Amino acid sequence: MLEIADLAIDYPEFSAHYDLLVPKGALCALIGPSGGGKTTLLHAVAGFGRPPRGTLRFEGVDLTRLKPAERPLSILFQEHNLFPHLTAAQNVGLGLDPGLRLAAAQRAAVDAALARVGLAGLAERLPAQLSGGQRQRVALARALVRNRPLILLDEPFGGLDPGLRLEMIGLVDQLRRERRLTVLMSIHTPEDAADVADLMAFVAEGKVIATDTPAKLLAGARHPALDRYFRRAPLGA
Ligand SMILES: Nc1ncnc2c1ncn2[C@@H]1O[C@H](COP(=O)(O)OP(=O)(O)OP(=O)(O)O)[C@@H](O)[C@H]1O
Repeated sequence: MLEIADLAIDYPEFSAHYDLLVPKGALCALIGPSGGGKTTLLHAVAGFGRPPRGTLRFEGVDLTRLKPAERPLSILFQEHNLFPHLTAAQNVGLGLDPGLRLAAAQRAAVDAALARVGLAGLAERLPAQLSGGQRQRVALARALVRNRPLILLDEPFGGLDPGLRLEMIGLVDQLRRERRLTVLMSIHTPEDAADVADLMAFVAEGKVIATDTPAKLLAGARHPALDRYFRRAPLGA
């Protein structure tokens, strides 16, 4: 379980206060308007930015006591996940050893992770020689070799065309089922996550305003901020 309770973060012009429970092995999609606080939440879990006040636990462990690198998680951003001067295999290998002094078993793990994300044969390519989708697959492979139980994804496939976005979200879903990963993923196209997410959390004005199954959240939940986001007529209008 990822447990976020009364988690407060204050910037000079933005205050956030989050409550969210994500069961182990669940995929939770964070949706909501730009500037609403999705990235701020992901960064707080990862340990970036201002230290928050409140409860932040994963599997009972207080994450606020751990440095970012010690936290049992991997994070993927929309871009700039890879070092441009390193090959796909080296970028994945960094997940195992920042010095890239890999033993044979570790090199085999890198190859296996690249194969699992559909990149067998492209191990020696540099990021610039890969498509955007392939680059995100490399970043996913690095998360796999790190073998951390919590994966944070910040709008990871936003730069890809709709078909590829769905394919990549499907891959994330398969991987989390295979490895029982807990996934927290921000997304600007809620319908893309509707079939795979167990939970959808609507984040706006620095708060988790509603959490439910995608079907219920997308169809039913009512709140002025949700109505604005989906451009629905407010209740009683
Ligand atoms: N390090 C920081 N210093 C000051 N303000 C910050 C910092 N990080 C985020 N903010 C502010 O927090 C607010 C929420 O931004 P955040 O990036 O979390 O929203 P978001 O929901 O992820 O938006 P988007 O969907 O556009 O990525 C914004 O007003 C932003 O300017």
